[in-house]
Amino acid sequence: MTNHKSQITNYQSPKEEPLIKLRGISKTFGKNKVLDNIDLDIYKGEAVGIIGPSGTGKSTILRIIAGLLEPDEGEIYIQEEKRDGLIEDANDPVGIGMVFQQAALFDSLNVDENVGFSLYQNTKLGRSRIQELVREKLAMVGLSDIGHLLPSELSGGMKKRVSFARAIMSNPEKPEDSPEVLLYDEPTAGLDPIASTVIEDLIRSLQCQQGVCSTYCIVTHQDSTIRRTADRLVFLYQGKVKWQGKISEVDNTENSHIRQFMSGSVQGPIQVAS
Ligand SMILES: Nc1ncnc2c1ncn2[C@@H]1O[C@H](COP(=O)(O)OP(=O)(O)OP(=O)(O)O)[C@@H](O)[C@H]1O
Repeated sequence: MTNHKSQITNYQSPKEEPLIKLRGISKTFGKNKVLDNIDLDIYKGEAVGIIGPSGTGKSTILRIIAGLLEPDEGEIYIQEEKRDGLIEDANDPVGIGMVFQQAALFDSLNVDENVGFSLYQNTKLGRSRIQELVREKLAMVGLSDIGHLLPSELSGGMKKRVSFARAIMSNPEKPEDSPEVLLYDEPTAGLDPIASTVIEDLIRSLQCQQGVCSTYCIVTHQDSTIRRTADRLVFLYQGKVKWQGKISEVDNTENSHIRQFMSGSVQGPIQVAS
């Protein structure tokens, strides 16, 4: 499935076509080639974790999958359909939602208005109908009676949950656009261990709720989040996929990059920024 197969352990891809398929993706910023001919497959129902040292292009790859950034080279297929351009021009056969590292809420809007933002902007639905949908999504992320609060009145964990509710919001006038895939960029960054557990549980419970997203891709540095939310891991380093495998393989692999990364050792093939 990739031209770096020899480095990638015994990962066997399923026989069906991937829901999301990246082929030969490269991206350079200035002189910095961040992604170098990356192939990546994500299958329906999978929980894929993308890990790797800081600055190795994990968020960049999520933004490319989300259609927020165009690669310099390579192709993206969503359910076997090639995507052209960015998300606003593309007509992806499945909806893809993204939860950003910073909750990215509008400070001047209350929680209701933040979660319902796309419906207020893009539909003719009445305010009370939107509020009903917002309440439904907030309940799914374990929040209620906070619709009137401003983001500044919420804890970090609550802000993340509000951003999840916004990402899973769907337009009942266009059910085909409902997000089937969620992309999480460091959803537990900056949270204490207990708040992280709450978010990890929520990510798993959203995966299992019918009608929401059964497939997700998560970028994280946190060991607990890696272990609790990913079924399969993809390790990026220096623009390449250096390893991929099941979460159960991560502690037994002979791959020296993974061994160093998971142990946090400064000794090994990963160059440590001084
Ligand atoms: N819009 C941009 N313009 C210029 N450089 C960028 C841009 N976006 C990302 N980069 C650079 O690309 C590299 C990869 O960034 P990216 O955020 O994808 O890495 P990351 O693996 O997610 O890092 P971290 O783990 O620290 O969040 C970094 O060197 C970053 O500075």
